[in-house]
Formats: sequence, structure tokens, C-alpha cells
Amino acid sequence: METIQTDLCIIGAGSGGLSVAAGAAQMGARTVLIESGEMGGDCLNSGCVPSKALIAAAARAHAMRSGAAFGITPAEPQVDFAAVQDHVARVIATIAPVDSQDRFEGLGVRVIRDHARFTAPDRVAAGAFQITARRFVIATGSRPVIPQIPGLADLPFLTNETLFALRECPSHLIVLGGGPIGMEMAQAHRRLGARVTVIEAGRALGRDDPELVAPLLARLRAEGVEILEDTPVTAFTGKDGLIRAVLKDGRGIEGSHLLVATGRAPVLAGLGLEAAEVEHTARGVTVGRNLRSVSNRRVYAVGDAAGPGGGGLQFTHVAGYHAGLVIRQALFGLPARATTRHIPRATYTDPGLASIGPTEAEARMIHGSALEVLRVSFDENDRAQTMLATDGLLKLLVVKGRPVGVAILGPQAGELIGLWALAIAGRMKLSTLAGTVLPYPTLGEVSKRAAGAYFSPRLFANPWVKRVVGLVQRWLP
Ligand SMILES: Cc1cc2nc3c(=O)[nH]c(=O)nc-3n(C[C@H](O)[C@H](O)[C@H](O)COP(=O)(O)OP(=O)(O)OC[C@H]3O[C@@H](n4cnc5c(N)ncnc54)[C@H](O)[C@@H]3O)c2cc1C
Ligand SMILES: NC(=O)c1ccc[n+]([C@@H]2O[C@H](COP(=O)([O-])OP(=O)(O)OC[C@H]3O[C@@H](n4cnc5c(N)ncnc54)[C@H](O)[C@@H]3O)[C@@H](O)[C@H]2O)c1
Repeated sequence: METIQTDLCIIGAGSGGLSVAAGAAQMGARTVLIESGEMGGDCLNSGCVPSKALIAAAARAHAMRSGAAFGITPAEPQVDFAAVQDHVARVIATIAPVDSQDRFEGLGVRVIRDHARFTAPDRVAAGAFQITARRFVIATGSRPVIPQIPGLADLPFLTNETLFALRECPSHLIVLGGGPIGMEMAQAHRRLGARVTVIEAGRALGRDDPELVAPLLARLRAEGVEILEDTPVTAFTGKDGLIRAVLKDGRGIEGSHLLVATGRAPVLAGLGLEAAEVEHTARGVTVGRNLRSVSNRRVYAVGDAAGPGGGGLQFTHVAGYHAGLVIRQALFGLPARATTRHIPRATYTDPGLASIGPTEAEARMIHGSALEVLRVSFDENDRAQTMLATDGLLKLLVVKGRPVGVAILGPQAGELIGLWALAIAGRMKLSTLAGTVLPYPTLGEVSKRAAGAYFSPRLFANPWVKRVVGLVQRWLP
């Protein structure tokens, strides 16, 4: 067994691990990166990239059906589902070199393709190697949680790990779980020709603002996605191609395929965390806000594997953000703390749903009467009018002239939230946004309008302003 001594040993080459490795190696740290599966992890191979490629194909199909209002004769698209999946695979293959072993070795990273396991608090074994390191980073990501429902384990169900390998469009896809994965994939498959039924035990998209979720669900239903909320499944029966979900009220839903999208749990099994003396729970490695294990100071955790101390959000951009915080500490010995106030969240349905900061209900608890809520509808936006995409709302939460939270339902919501991520991260005043000149006509003007809406009553309904203007007008030559 070869022994390697290094500065940094990273377990997992997904969004988090790759970001730590790239930064560390390029800044001169001796870096070992261990990956047991595909380079690129979930996001590239079975998460963000394939799901967004499928959504893009589905949007093309939808556009063909929905041109009537523009004067374009609708046409039923001929969806070649296998070719759609080929498109998905090509997108993955195109991006893959950026995350590849070759690229990382080129950056000076020692890449080991094997399963990693701690054998001591300062030692990891991977295949024929033993690695001792000054610091370790656990970046092992998450896997789908499979609920304990009688009969489910005996069925050939799909998860995000197998969904993109389908070569034929499901005739009736049952989606268990109405979170971001469930709703994005429900709409995409509906648009590609499947009948789709979402069965959600609680509220669909329950972490988002109900005021924005309600019109989104109405749009999805109008497209033909059946959504059952507050509907626990008591049992599954059936076989390949014929799956039956038995609901609490005794009703049965029959479908050809079942996608389980009921949440994700950190991958920590088989990692030897006991030998490493690293405390953990079902929610991840127990870390402080500095992402450092509370029980082993050599060890950090990033991304989906980090416990609630890291903020509890499972996104690629969060894994990247964590990576920066670890590099700051492990390479430069500088302090760093994870916060969530400036982290955007986006669900890529159509219309999209994106937010940053607390929801209105959470903000009321935090800020009480200091909170002001402003709403701008997309039908006030000229670009949205040209696109006939006026179903949407931007909701702005303001405290003392600064934005603390924003939620957007509308076209390109994931793009629009970027401006607010900048504003909130930079603790900008709303006056800066209201004074920003944006090109006309753009969807982005909806954000400027919201900022302007904060000042309008202060300016236009203020008797003092009117009095000052009257006086100045009397004296101006
Ligand atoms: C369907 C779907 C869609 C998504 N869409 C989005 C989106 O649009 N935007 C967004 O921001 N996020 C999205 N996400 C979430 C995003 O994919 C994750 O938050 C992100 O991949 C987490 O990165 P990570 O580095 O923590 O883990 P991962 O990317 O999962 O990487 C972990 C890696 O560690 C490896 N590993 C695990 N254990 C070991 C071991 N013992 N030894 C060696 N290697 C090991 C794994 O093989 C894996 O490659 C989506 C997720 C899914 C499932
Ligand atoms: N656009 C994006 O950025 C994006 C897209 C997809 C996923 N993700 C990330 O991946 C994470 C996981 O996504 P997810 O949608 O799997 O999880 P989730 O936890 O967000 O949603 C799971 C849903 O399943 C429901 N559920 C749980 N058990 C159930 C049961 N037995 N029967 C019916 N419903 C049940 C829950 O009530 C919840 O609404 C997300 O939190 C998100 O961070 C991000």
C-alpha cells in the first residue's frame, strides 16, 4: 500500500469537492481528490445538468403547442424520446471535460478513483493508497431518500439516478414527492408527452411562499399535470410497467412508471466516520458555521454532506460557496462563517420560482412591524407583455430601505434573482437599485419597478414634497 502525505485530502469529486480541489491546487496546496463514481458528481451526471437539458427540450415541445395566441398555428410535436435523452447525454458529455480527471491532474491535483474510508482521525484509505493529510474535506454529496412505504421496495421505481437513462417516454409517470425535483420533472415529462400525476404527502413546493406557489400549481395543472397534495400513499403494488399507488382514502392511481423524489440524505455510510471521530447525524456531518467538524478539527464538510451548521441548503452554488469558505480557512488560516441570507434558490419550472432570504411569514417573525412588503405583477412589465408571459409576481421584503428577501414567480425567475443576490450580498440600499438604469424592454425592469414602488408613496403621496416643489417652482426663473 502506497502512503501519500498531503496538505488537503478531499473525498468526493462533485460540485463541492471539485471546487475545493481546483482552488487549493492552483493556490499551491498539495491536494489529493478521491472519487468512487463519476467525476462531476450528482450535478453533472444525474442532477442539475441532465434535468435542465430535459427541461430545455420540453420547452421546445411546449412552444410548438402554444403558439396560437401569437398567430402561429399550433403543431403537435413529434417527440423522439430517445433522441431527447441523447441530447441530455450530449450536454453532459460536453460539460464533462471541465470536471474530468485529466483537467484536475493538469491543475496539479492527485486524483484517486476509488472508494475512500477513514481509518483514523488523520488517515484515509482508498484502494491501494493510504493518505495522511493536514486537512480533510468530506464532499460526498447526497442520495435519494426512499420512504418506507409497503410494496415500494419490490417495485422497479426510478430516481434521478436512473431517470435520464429511459429511452421511451413513460405513458403515465407517477411522481412521488412535490419538491423541486418532482415538480421540474413532472412538467418536463408532461410537455414531452407523458401523462403525469404528482402525489405529495404535504404541500407541493412547501418551502416556498404559498402566494407564489398557488399560481404556479394552477399553471402546471392547466398544462395537464395532476397534482395531489396532502395525499399520503399507504402502499404500492404492481410490477414493471404497471404500478399502483394506494392512497389513504383507498383510491388507487395506476401508472406505467414511478419516480421517487421525496428528498435527499447525505452519503456518509461506509466512510469510516467512527474511526475518524467525526460526529454526524442523518442530516450530515455535524459542523459549525465554519463547516468544520465539531469533533475532529482536521475535517471539514461541504455541500450536501454538510449538516445544518452549513445552512442546510442542497444546491450546487451552495457547495461552491462552501468550498470558498473552506479554502479561506484551510489554506490561509483565516476565519470564515457560512450564512444563508444571501443564497438564492431557484426551481426551473415554467414559470420559474426563485427566492432569496426569508419568506414573508419568516420575515414577519424576524422583523415584525419594521417589515414592508411590495408586490409587482409581471403584467406591469412590457417585455412580459410582448411574450404573453404575464403570469408572475415579484414580492420584495424591505427593512429600513434595504432588501432582506425577494421571491419571484415568472419567466426566467432564476436569472432575475441574480440582481437581488448581488443587492442582498452587498447590503445595497433600495435607492441604488431604483436609480439603476436598465435596458428597456427587459424582464429585469420588474426588479427596478419593485425598488421604485418603495419610493413612490414616499415621493408622490407626500405633502411636503408637493410643498417644496411648489416653492421651488415659484422662485425658479
Ligand atoms: C435531479 C436534481 C436536480 C438538481 N438541480 C439543481 C439545480 O438546478 N441547481 C442546483 O443548484 N442544484 C441542483 N441540484 C442539487 C445539486 O446537484 C447538489 O446540491 C450538488 O450536486 C451537491 O454537490 P456535492 O459536491 O455536495 O455532492 P455531489 O455532486 O453529489 O458529489 C459527491 C461525490 O462524492 C462521491 N463519493 C461519495 N462517497 C464517496 C466515497 N466514500 N469515496 C469517494 N467518493 C465518494 C460521489 O460519487 C459523488 O461523485 C439537483 C439535484 C438533483 C438530484
Ligand atoms: N432547481 C434546483 O436548484 C433544484 C432542483 C432539484 C433539486 N434541487 C435540490 O435537491 C434537493 C432535493 O430535492 P427533492 O425535490 O427530492 O426534495 P425536497 O425535500 O425538496 O422535496 C421532497 C418532497 O417530497 C415530499 N415527500 C416526502 N416523503 C413523501 C412521501 N412518502 N410521499 C409523498 N411525498 C413525500 C415532501 O413533503 C417534499 O415536498 C432540494 O432540496 C434542492 O435543494 C434543486
